[in-house]
Amino acid sequence: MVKVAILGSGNIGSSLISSAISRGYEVIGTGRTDVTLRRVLELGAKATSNNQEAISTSDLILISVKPQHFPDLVRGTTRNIWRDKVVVSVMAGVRLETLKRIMEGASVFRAMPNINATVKMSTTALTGDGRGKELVETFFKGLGSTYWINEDFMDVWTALIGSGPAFVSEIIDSLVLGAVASGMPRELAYSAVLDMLEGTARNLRSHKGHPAEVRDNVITPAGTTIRGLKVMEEKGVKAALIETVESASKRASELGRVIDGRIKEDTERW
Ligand SMILES: NC(=O)C1=CN([C@@H]2O[C@H](COP(=O)(O)OP(=O)(O)OC[C@H]3O[C@@H](n4cnc5c(N)ncnc54)[C@H](O)[C@@H]3O)[C@@H](O)[C@H]2O)C=CC1
Ligand SMILES: O=C(O)[C@@H]1CCC=N1
Repeated sequence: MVKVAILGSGNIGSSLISSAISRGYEVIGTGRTDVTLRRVLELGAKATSNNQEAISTSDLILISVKPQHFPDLVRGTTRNIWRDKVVVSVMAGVRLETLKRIMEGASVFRAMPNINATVKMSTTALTGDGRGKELVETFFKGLGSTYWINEDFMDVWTALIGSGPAFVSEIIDSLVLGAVASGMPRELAYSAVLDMLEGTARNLRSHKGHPAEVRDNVITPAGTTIRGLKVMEEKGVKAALIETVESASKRASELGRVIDGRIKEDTERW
């Protein structure tokens, strides 16, 4: 049985733990507080605050702490502990080059899932190469779909797909509020809008052409849709969404540079 360590059992770490447990992996989750460790135990995994112990007893190591907490995590481990392990980071921005600087002798990958892993519908990007590639792919396939991508696209993937569920949730909330403002009960609007979203995704996928074609099929001359679209245009919704993804992507790159600098300083003293 593959032994998996999840270092950092927060929002995404908990989803990784649940999925791994449900598929029969032996899992140890780490955390810094009693509340986190209790939650890990409730999910059916072993729990420890000692990352070094979790790494040493596992074959596949997943790093799911915030990028800013990664240098601290590294400081709490010894250089040799990473050797021969298969390591996957799900941290935004942190580059393979940075990870390899610390993890001599390890086979290192990056993955960028999203919170839809909670319902086994993550869309996960994977990058990296070498020993353990199949193990990594099998693990993330259990959370939804996987795409092997060039690391150059990882930051924009993080913005579009990693952060995406937050952006889409915000848009859905706004649409629901629009219906509430027009007198519809909130619960009815929310349930209906989720159905509409699932239907639109399926429709767009089956249509195969450009989404603007589906949009044009909805518009009736002098009807309701064109009135709504005109407001979207006036308020700059499209430009705002383009900038949303660009800005989030730039932040991922920025995080990568900052963490690389901190890790470089640390490795000199390590
Ligand atoms: N939340 C999301 O939807 C996604 C998050 N990510 C990435 O996953 C990582 C975690 O994000 P979240 O789960 O949202 O954050 P979170 O804050 O919910 O979880 C991080 C956990 O790590 C723990 N932690 C911090 N330092 C630690 C240490 N030295 N040892 C053990 N545990 C430690 C924290 O106490 C916390 O429980 C980030 O790097 C983020 O970029 C990636 C894809 C999606
Ligand atoms: O907000 C963040 O930085 C992380 C990366 C993708 C989703 N959450």
